[in-house]
Amino acid sequence: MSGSGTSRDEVIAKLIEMGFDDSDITEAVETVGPSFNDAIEYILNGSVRNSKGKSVSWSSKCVTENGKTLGKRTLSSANSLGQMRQASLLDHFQSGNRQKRGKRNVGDDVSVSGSVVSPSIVEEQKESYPGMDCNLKAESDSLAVSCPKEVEIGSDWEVKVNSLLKKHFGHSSLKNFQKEALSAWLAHHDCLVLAATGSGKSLCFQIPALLTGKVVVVISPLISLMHDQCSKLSKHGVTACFLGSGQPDNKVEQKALRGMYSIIYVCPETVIRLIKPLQRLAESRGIALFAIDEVHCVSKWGHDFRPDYRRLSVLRENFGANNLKSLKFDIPLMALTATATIQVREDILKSLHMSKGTKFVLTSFFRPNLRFSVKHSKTSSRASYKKDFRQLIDIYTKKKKTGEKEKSAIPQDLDYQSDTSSSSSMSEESRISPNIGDGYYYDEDVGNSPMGKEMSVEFLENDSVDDWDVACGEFYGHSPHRDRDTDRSFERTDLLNKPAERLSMLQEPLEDGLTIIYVPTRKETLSIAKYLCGFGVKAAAYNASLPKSQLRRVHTEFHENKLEVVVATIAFGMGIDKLNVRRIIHYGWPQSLEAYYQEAGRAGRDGHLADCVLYANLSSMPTLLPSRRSEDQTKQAYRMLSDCFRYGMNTSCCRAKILVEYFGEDFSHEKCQLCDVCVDGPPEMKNLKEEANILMQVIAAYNEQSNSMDDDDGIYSGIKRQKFMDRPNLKMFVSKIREQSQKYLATDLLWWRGLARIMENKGYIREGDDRTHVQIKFLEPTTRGLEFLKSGKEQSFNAFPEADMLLAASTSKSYSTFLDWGKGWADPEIRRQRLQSMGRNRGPRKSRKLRTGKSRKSNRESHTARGRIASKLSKKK
Ligand SMILES: Nc1ncnc2c1ncn2[C@@H]1O[C@H](COP(=O)(O)OP(=O)(O)OP(=O)(O)O)[C@@H](O)[C@H]1O
Ligand SMILES: [Mg+2]
Repeated sequence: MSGSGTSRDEVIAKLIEMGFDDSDITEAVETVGPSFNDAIEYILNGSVRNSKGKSVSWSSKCVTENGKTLGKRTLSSANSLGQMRQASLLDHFQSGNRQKRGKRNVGDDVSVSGSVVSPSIVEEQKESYPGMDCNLKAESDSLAVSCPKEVEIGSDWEVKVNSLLKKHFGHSSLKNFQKEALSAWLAHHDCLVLAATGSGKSLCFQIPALLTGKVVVVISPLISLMHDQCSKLSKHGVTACFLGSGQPDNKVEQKALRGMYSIIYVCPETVIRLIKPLQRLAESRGIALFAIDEVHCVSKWGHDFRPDYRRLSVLRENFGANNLKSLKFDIPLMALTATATIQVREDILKSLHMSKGTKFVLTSFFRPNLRFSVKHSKTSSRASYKKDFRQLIDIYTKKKKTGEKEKSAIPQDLDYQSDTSSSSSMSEESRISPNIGDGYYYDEDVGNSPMGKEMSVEFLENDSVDDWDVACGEFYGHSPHRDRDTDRSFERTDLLNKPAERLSMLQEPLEDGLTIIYVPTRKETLSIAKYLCGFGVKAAAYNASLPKSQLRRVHTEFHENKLEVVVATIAFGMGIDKLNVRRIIHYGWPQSLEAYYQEAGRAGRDGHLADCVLYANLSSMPTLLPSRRSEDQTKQAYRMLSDCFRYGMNTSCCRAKILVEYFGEDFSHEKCQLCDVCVDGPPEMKNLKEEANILMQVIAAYNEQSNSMDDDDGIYSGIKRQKFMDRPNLKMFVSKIREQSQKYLATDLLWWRGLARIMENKGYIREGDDRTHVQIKFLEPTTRGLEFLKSGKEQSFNAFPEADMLLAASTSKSYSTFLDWGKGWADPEIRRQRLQSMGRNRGPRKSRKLRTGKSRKSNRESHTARGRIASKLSKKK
C-alpha cells in the first residue's frame, strides 16, 4: 500500500492493524491525507509537518534533541550509509593507494602441517591479484581473478594472526577458543564452534580470509545481520559484500564471484543457487572456508529453525577434493552458534554432512557479567508499564535533569492518566494470553488453533526482517578505526577466574548505556515505545511490519547511541554486536531458553555489568505463538516453552547455572552471585508432606478406580461416567481435594500447579498425555509416588515453593501463608465472608470461546475503531 492511490479507509485500517493509537492515526491522516507511508512517517518521526504547526507526534518527541527531529537526523544518517557505496572498484583502489598501509611480506609465508594458503592483506589485493583491476564488463563467467600464487602457512601462524588482529581489529591476541577453531581449520578439519554470545565467534572465520587471501563464504540467516557485519568489516579494512534478494546492486554478485571481496555473506538459498560459480571461484582465487553462522537454524530442535539451512549439505557434496580437481582437501566447514543443546549439535553434524573428524570447540556459555532476574508482571497495560518502567524512565531522564532537583520522572497526574487511559491497542482483552490475573487454565492449544493462525498478523514467532532493502551491499575496507565504544576490552568474560576483579565489578553501579526491550507482539513495540517517549526517553519501536526506512533508521540511531531504548520483537535480532547495551528486558514470556539466552546475550558485551530482566506473568502459562509447525515441531516447541516456563518458576537455583546447564555445560561455579536467586536467596524451605499426600491420594484413587471401572463406590462415584472417561487434569483433582477437605476449600489452583511440578520433578507423578504441555497436565502416579503414599507419616517432603506458589500465597486474601490457608475456615461466618469476597474478586469468567476468538474480536474492534476515526475526521472537516 503506497500512498496516493489508497483510500482513506484502507490507510486507517492498515494503521489500526499495525497497532497505532486512534488519536495518532486521526492526527496523521488529518495532516498528511490518505497516504500510508506519509502517515507512518508522521506518526513515528513527525517528519511530515502540517503547515499550521500542529503538535508533533509521539515518536518525534522522543527523538527530538535540541529541536531536531529524528526524521531530519536520520536523513543525514541515511546519507552517510549511502556514502559507503563507492562509484566503482577502481575508486576504492585509488583511494586505497592514497592511504597506503603497511605492506605484508608475502615471501614470509612458510609451510607447516601441509596447509597451502595464499597471501592475504586486503589492501594488497590489487597487487596480488591483478585480475581485480579487471574490466567490470568482462563476461560474468570469465574468471577475472587468476589462481593466486599458493603459499604455505608457517608454524608462526599465531604471530601472523596476532599482527593481523592488532592491525585490523585492534585486539592484542586471540582468545583460546579462537585459536582452537583456527587450528582445526588449518588442519583442514570441519569444526563446530559453540561459544557464548558476544564472545567473538566471527573472528574465527574472518581471520582465514586475511591470512590466506582466499575468499571466505559465510552463510547467515538475516540480511540485516549480514549488513551489520559487512559494515563493521569495512571499518576494519576488510572487503566484504552480501549477496541475495536484499542486494540492490546486481554487479556485486558478479564481482564477488570473480573474487573481489575477501568475505562474501550469503543466505542459504543464495549459496545453493550459486554452487557452480562458487566452484569456479574455489578453483581460481580459492575458498578458504565455508562458515555457517547461527548454525542452530539448521535444527528443528532449535529455536530458530530455517528449513533452507538443512539444504546446506550441498556444500560438502560440491566442494570436496573429489569434485574439484585443484583441491587437495575438502573445503572445511565451520559451523558457529551460541545456543545449541546437545540434541541440536547432533542434528547440525548430521544435516550438514560434517565429517567424522569434526572438531568441537566449546567455550563456557557462562557470561559472568550478566545479572539475570525474573519479575512478576501482567505486562499487559499502562498500569504495568508504570510499575515496571519507572526505574528505567528515571535512569534516562535524571541524566537529562542535571541541576534540577532529582525526582521521579513520572508526575502524579500523568500517572493517573496512564492508569485510567483507555488505550485501545493494549486493552486487557486484546492480549493473546487469556489467563491473565485470575484463575488458571490450560490454553496451550491456542497457538495451534485455526484462530491462532489468524492471529499471526500480530503475533509472529518469526518476526524477521529478511528483505532488508539496504542502500549499500558492498563494503570496502577503510582504514581500520575503532568506534568510541569498542575501545573497551571484552576480556572480562573470564572474570570468575579472577575473583578480585569480579568482586569489584559486582560493586559497580550499572551504567547508563542502552536498553533493548523485547516484547512478543508488534503492537507492544509501539505502545511501550510511545509510553517511554511520553516521559522524554529516546525510545523507538522496531518490528517487521514497520517501513524499511524506519528500521534502518532505528539501526543507525541505535549504533550511533542516539537512541536510549529500542522496543522490539525478535526482529531486532541475531548478531547485534553493540558493546554498551546495559539492559535487555524481556517483557512477556520468550518462546524458549535458547531464544532468551541469545537475546539476553546482547547485553554487556563490553564485559561490564549488565541486567537481563524477564518480566512475565507468573500466574499464567505461556502460549506458543502461531507458526507453521509439524507435529514433531509442535512437541518440541512445547518442550522448549516448558523449559522457559520452569526457568521463570524457579526460586532456588542460580539462574546462570540453569541457563548454562541447559546447553549441556557443567556449571562449575555453583553460583553466579549476581542473579536474583543468588542475591536474595531462595525462599524458606517448606515441608509440603500433607499437601503432597492429599494430592497423591486423589490421583492414586482415580488411577485405581479407572483401572477397575466396575467399582462405583470409590471417591469418584459422583463424577458422571462420561467425565470419568476423560482423563482428569490437575484442576479436577484440586476440585476433589476442595470437596473433600474444608481446609483446602479456598486454596488457589496456582499453588497446586507449583506443587504438581515439584512432585513431577521428584518423580512421584508423570504426565499421562502423549502430547507435551507447558507443565504437567494429566497427572498419573508413578511407583515412587505410590510408595510415598504408603510410607505415610514417615517420609518428609521438603521443597522450596516455586514462584507461582509464592504468588498464590502473597495475593490470596483467603489465607495468610500457603501453609496455613486452612485457618479460620472452620468458622462458618469467616467462610461465608471469604467466599463472598472471593466471588467479588473473581468477577465473571470469560468463556474459552470468547478468549480464543481474539482474531474475530480484534477485527470487530478494528472495524469500530475505523468507523470512530472516520467519523472524527469527517466532523473535523
Ligand atoms: N580476540 C579478541 N579480543 C578482544 N575482543 C574480541 C576478540 N575477538 C572478538 N572480540 C570482540 O568481541 C565482540 C563480539 O564479537 P562477535 O560479534 O564475533 O561475537 P559472536 O560470538 O559472534 O556473538 P553472537 O553470538 O551474538 O553472534 C566484538 O566486538 C569483537 O570485536
Ligand atoms: Mg556472531
